[in-house]
Amino acid sequence: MTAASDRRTGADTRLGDSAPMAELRALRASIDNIDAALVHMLAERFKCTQKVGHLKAAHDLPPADPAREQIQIERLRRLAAEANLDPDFAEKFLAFIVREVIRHHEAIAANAGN
Ligand SMILES: O=C(O)C(=O)C[C@]1(C(=O)O)C=C[C@@H](O)C=C1
Repeated sequence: MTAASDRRTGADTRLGDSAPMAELRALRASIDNIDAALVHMLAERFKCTQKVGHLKAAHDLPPADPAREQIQIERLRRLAAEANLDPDFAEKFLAFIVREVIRHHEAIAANAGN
């Protein structure tokens, strides 16, 4: 199978078989690996949060825990700053994921008749 980074894109038309195109292709191969890792990591995270959702539903706990989220935000912002990643972006990314998790928790609770 052809790797995603080997398929022709708009840049091929402009750069042809040049050194910059080779460099772009190599960078894109790494980006594809990183994106695959992100998908796998997110899948593992959602496996955990699904279990949390069932635990919460079984014990009548609310889907969201703002105090826990505050701790996560502070920790991720600190880690982001250390890693030279924009802390605002890290916070927004976490909020995006947590919003989806809460939606799952709500569905699990509704299914459990809570
Ligand atoms: O730790 C929890 O209580 C969760 O439900 C997990 C999680 C998360 O995705 O990290 C999601 C919702 C909560 O508001 C806080 C954290």
